[in-house]
Amino acid sequence: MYSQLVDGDSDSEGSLISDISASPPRGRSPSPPPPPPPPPEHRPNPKHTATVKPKPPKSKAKPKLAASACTAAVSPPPLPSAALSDPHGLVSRIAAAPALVTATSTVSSSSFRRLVQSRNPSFDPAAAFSAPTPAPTLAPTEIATAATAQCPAPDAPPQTRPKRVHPNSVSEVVPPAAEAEQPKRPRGGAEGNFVRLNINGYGRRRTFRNAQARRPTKYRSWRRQRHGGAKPQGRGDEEGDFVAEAMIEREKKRAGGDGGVLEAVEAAREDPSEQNLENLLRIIYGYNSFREGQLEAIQKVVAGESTMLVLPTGAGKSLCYQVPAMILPGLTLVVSPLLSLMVDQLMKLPAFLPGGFLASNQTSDEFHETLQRLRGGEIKVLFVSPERFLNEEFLLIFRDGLQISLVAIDEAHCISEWSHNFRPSYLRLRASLLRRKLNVQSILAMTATATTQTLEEIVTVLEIPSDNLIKTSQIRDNLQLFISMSNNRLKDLLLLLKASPFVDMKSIIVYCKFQGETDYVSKYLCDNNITAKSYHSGLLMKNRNRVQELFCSNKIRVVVATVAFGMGLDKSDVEGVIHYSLPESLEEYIQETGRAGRDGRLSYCHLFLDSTTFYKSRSLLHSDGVDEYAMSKFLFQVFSCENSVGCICSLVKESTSRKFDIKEEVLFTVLTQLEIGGQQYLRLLPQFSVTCTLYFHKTSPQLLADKDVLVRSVLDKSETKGGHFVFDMTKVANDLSITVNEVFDHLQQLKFSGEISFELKDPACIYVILKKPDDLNALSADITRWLSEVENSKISKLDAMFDLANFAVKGCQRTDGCSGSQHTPCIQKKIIQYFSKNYSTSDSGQCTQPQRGSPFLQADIKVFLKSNSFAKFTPRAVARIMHGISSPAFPSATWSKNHFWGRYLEVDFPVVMEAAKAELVKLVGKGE
Ligand SMILES: Nc1ncnc2c1ncn2[C@@H]1O[C@H](COP(=O)(O)OP(=O)(O)OP(=O)(O)O)[C@@H](O)[C@H]1O
Repeated sequence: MYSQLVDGDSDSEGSLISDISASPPRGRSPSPPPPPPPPPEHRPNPKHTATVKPKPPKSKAKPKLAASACTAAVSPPPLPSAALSDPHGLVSRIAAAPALVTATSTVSSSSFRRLVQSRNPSFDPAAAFSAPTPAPTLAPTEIATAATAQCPAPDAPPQTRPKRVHPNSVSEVVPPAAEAEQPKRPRGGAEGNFVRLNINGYGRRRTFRNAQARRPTKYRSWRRQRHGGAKPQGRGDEEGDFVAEAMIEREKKRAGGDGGVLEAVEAAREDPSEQNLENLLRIIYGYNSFREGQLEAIQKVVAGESTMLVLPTGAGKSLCYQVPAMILPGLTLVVSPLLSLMVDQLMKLPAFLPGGFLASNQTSDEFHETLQRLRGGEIKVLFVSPERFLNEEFLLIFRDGLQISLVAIDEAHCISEWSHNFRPSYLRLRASLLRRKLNVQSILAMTATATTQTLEEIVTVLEIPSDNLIKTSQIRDNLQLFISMSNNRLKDLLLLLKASPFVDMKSIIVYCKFQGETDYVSKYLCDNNITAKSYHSGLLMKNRNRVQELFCSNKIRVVVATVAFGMGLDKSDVEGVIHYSLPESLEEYIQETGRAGRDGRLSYCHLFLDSTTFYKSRSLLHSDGVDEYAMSKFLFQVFSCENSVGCICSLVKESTSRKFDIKEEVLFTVLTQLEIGGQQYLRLLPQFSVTCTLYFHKTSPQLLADKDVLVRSVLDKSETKGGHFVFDMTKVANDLSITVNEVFDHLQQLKFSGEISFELKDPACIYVILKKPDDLNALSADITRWLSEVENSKISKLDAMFDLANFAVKGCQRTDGCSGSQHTPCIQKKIIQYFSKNYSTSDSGQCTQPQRGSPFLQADIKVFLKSNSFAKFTPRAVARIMHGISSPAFPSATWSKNHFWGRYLEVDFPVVMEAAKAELVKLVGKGE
């Protein structure tokens, strides 16, 4: 079928498969290839929409006055002595907070509950977690089962292993802006905290000190006077305490029956030998043996050694931090790039490993609730986003003696700008910061996809000894890899899905590049009697969760998705992955094909190659670039704050982005670089909306200002617009030497007393300047060069992917076992070369580079500039329009109507830029 479809080669893949792979086949014989039908006339919609990154979830609950608001000077009480100090207390703590406590602790946050419910509407967390109902055995695993029974793990031994469930993550690339920690303030009552644990008598609410809190300010002394120096009172909750106590009692009883676990943990702690660890593995997970790399990684981590772990997708990296988390005395902090991934991993924690998470969509109550449990020693594994490390309040928790035994960094390749998925927030995860601020003992970095260059960077910034690199092959041998050229992908996709082996598969993912593509491809499949749904980050979260749930429960066969559906997805029986569009890198290809065959059985991956998608993707990679001129203007604004050093500054993301024609994510990347590059010029604070409009309701503004120092400052710093007061939150914060959060907390209090209401707009990056650069021009040249290197690295990754695919369809001599469009041997060989730095695109001699020029380019640019003389262009802006790339100052909504939009997509971007520069210089010379 493959060969007929694509290359006209009639080899049967059935025989090939058994020759090539030792993996168990899926037990179906390939059907004879049907004759190819005549190609239908189909024109896909040319207006593909580029993937839109998701917005952070909006909370609907109303805020309420926080007891802790503006009380940052109050120190938290000392930790209970039992908590975390005694390594031998671990087992008793595990016993005190086992099964249901795990579930309760993880689900006591309503945001988590919402997430779980949105994934599985039939899941009733209240029923599952609200305790003193007669306890079924192994409650948490059953809870997990109830939540996620759709995705069983077939490789688990049926008898010994409790039936665990994989909720399957919905993953998406969340832009820094979306993931960044927007402070969430208290809202509503305690609805979210339906079970409040009070283990160790530590259930009282308390606030945090923060860096600012220790400084006496006019604002704080005023607050103290007003409150008579009293500390805020904690909130008792007898009902919650009662429930918690009942649960603990029940769990103690249950723990008595599970003594084997405690003994196994104790034995492994005393002697982490292979035998003891395997025993633990059997008892906790029901697995008989460790997979390659797992035991070695666990032993190193348990010995307190920082370790770099590179295992293929689905190889079981999570287990390598879970087992040490049971054994090590302190907390295990897991840094994860996506909220959905965190939730999935949290739900997959074994019953005896209590966990929690801190995420940007939590309310202040939920955040503080998790902190309480953390301080009470009730959490052994805490999942956090990298953005959390911007939050001083979070970092301060660990100054109070809370011991972190291990920081596990999932998807660690995001640290490296040379990786396919660089995340600026990951830049903050440096060993120096982790050790200095969090007193971390050891670090475990995990990834499935890292080139030698990426690995070198990760081990350097995390200070991992070179001996502690554990790396197995990054390819899985149970995947059959096919590549074919396609001039009509829609037709070819349908043919593929209707032929063996895909026709018999229950679960298939089709990956597309653009959101619009996923919609029309899935519609086309449905029109042709294939149950398919699209999935991309432009869909509402509830719709995305619904699609994932239907897919996991095998109610739909095919999901047509963008890259948003992938990372961490652990549905074990996905049998086929089809790339409708070329992935942006070999890393992405491996991640996405890695969704298939996670049960170890033979699975099939097919990639359609078409050069149009390649050019479009390559062109889009130029959308992050910045000119040195724009960079120096931007840096000038960054450091233009009046009071300079020490003052809180803000940059409104949208307007700044438009002004300098630099994408918001890139602005954030540059600011992060200014913080953690060689010289620390600034310190980033959590992002916040800074423009506040204030409405007075009871007391007149002046009278209230006489009583309230913050209102006085607001009036000083406000402009009046339509009778209302509009001010910049950072100006008031600077005036009173407090944080923006404290300004917000105080306004909330006034709001709940009925005095005022207010609205916030203009999300902004907030930072404190620590040092002004001596030479702004040199700095902007450095940063521009760095950004351009990152851009080039991405382009070479795409080129490598294209080169590999192109080689397979045009250059492969089919001598190594490749046949028809089945290219497993040659693809695997190239992937190994790629990850070991021996890759060269010239190997194939087939790489199609974009054109180096066009006879009409210069003339067209001239016409374009003349006919749009009202706008101010840079060479980059002109080149983007010629390539059809939207940018903040020249959005597609306006410019795609232009005659020249995307006309020179196939000409190399730098060539177009040079031509534009030449024309712009001529225009300037003529004074036009
Ligand atoms: N030793 C083992 N024996 C059997 N199954 C295992 C073992 N270790 C892990 N697994 C199972 O393998 C599956 C994949 O594990 P996990 O999700 O940790 O993979 P991963 O390496 O993180 O993959 P990815 O990088 O794709 O997210 C899980 O269902 C897990 O329970």
